[in-house]
Amino acid sequence: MARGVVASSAPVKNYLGKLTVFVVFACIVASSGGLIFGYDIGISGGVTSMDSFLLKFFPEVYQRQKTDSTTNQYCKFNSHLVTLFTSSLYLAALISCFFASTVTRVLGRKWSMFSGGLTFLVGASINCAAKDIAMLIIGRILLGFGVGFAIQSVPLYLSEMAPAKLRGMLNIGFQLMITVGILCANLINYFTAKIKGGWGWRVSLGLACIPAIIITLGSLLLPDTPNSLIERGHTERAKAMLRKVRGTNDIDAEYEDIVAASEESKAIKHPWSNLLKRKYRPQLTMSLLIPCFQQLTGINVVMFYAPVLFKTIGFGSEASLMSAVITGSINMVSTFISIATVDKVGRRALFFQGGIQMIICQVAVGTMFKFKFGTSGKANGPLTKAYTDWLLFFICAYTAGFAWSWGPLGWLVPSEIFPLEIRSACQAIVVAVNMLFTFIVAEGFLSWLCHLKFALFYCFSGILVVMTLFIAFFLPETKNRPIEEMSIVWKKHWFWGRFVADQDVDDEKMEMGKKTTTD
Ligand SMILES: OC[C@H]1O[C@](O)(CO)[C@@H](O)[C@@H]1O
Repeated sequence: MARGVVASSAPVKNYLGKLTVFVVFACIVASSGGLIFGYDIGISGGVTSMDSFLLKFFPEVYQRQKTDSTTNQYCKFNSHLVTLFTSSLYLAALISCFFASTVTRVLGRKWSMFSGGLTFLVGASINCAAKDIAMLIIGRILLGFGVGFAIQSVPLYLSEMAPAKLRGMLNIGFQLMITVGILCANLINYFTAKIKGGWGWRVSLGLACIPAIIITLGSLLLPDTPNSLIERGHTERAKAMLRKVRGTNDIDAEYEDIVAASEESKAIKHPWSNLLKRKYRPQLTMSLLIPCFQQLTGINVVMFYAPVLFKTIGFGSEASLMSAVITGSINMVSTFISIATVDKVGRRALFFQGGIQMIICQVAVGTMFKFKFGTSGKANGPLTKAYTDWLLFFICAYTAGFAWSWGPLGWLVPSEIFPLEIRSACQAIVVAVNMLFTFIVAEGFLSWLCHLKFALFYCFSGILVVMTLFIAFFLPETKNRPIEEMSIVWKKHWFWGRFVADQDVDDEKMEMGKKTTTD
């Protein structure tokens, strides 16, 4: 996906131009891209905890939940169809990412956003009108295609439209919009669950149409980016567009740079085989492991299934949905903390602090489940207020730890370590791996909980220990390092140094030298 283009720690030039209406418009459309992704994440857990929804689509899960008081609490929601409802979206998003990158390149960002928005709109409408499981799952798959296109094209569009000095903050900004989308979904579920007549879930699923309409119509009104026009050979139109977008006639410097960047990237003939070169071993490893680890923190257990999880341990419906609103709010607020601190304390410090906090919280949650439900899954007495307060506290502290570390850094760090030669290939891997593991966790969680019981939380904490050690030993600090200097960073590293030849570093230094003289 295109997120890598959004943020770069490379020094940014001060081109002339101001913040125009187009750019503000682009920001609104881009935010709806983050919102639709987040909205889907937050909405499914809430609706699957609503009785009317379960009764209509998953009656056997509803019966198990209501009538059988001896049933193992850990397995209350374990249903393949319930998980498929959540997970199908991410599989579809994974598949569509691959098509979306071609559409984005060949037809331009605008049509990619339009197709994403339209598919999403159709999916949301089908879900809202769903009569049976088939409609529900087809709707989710269409939403997934829409998400795949949106996460491919929207950040790219935004990064190309926004003035250079705003680009750096846009990467975390997109993650922030995801958290806003999750919170909106949590809040909407809380209120729609109260609608009498059992159709509140239709409102929850149908409201996804609002951000979808913004993207669909917005993309029709928005112009193509100058970069995309140049990429497709429309140079005069590109110049005119740049003048319009920047609100000045003095665009020559920026225009020349876009042309140079476009030629440089066209000259890259084999991004995938470049990736296999020995000197890119660190980047290849990071593009596979960082998104995989981000999902193996278990964050989506909370984001997808918080209401279900709270119901599992005996919270009432309203309390479960309110708890999701609380975790959603913590998630959003803590992302701001990341934005405020990431360039001061650095990436590694946030990874350590967040990682250790998450380990402690997962162990605490596992232990609390162990004492209350043991291995049988039967509660040994009523839930006390102190118990539920502590549980909520640990889940919130875990979410906060994620939201200022692995959440935004899981995208930011990959985006700042890939040189142009392998950037598109690496970013595609990052998105695909992220979607794949999102799918795996969504698909697996309810059944893992049923089989591993409280030990599931110990497993997540074990993985978190491995991840934190991985950061300690293998990820160098990238704060304030321009992309052009990255091979020096790897060369100096105790482990990765062996993969980077002195020649590679010299070449990079020469490139930088050339850039400084031309600048
Ligand atoms: O804010 C939490 C959300 O952030 C993501 O990791 C995406 O970066 C999602 O998978 C998760 O639901």
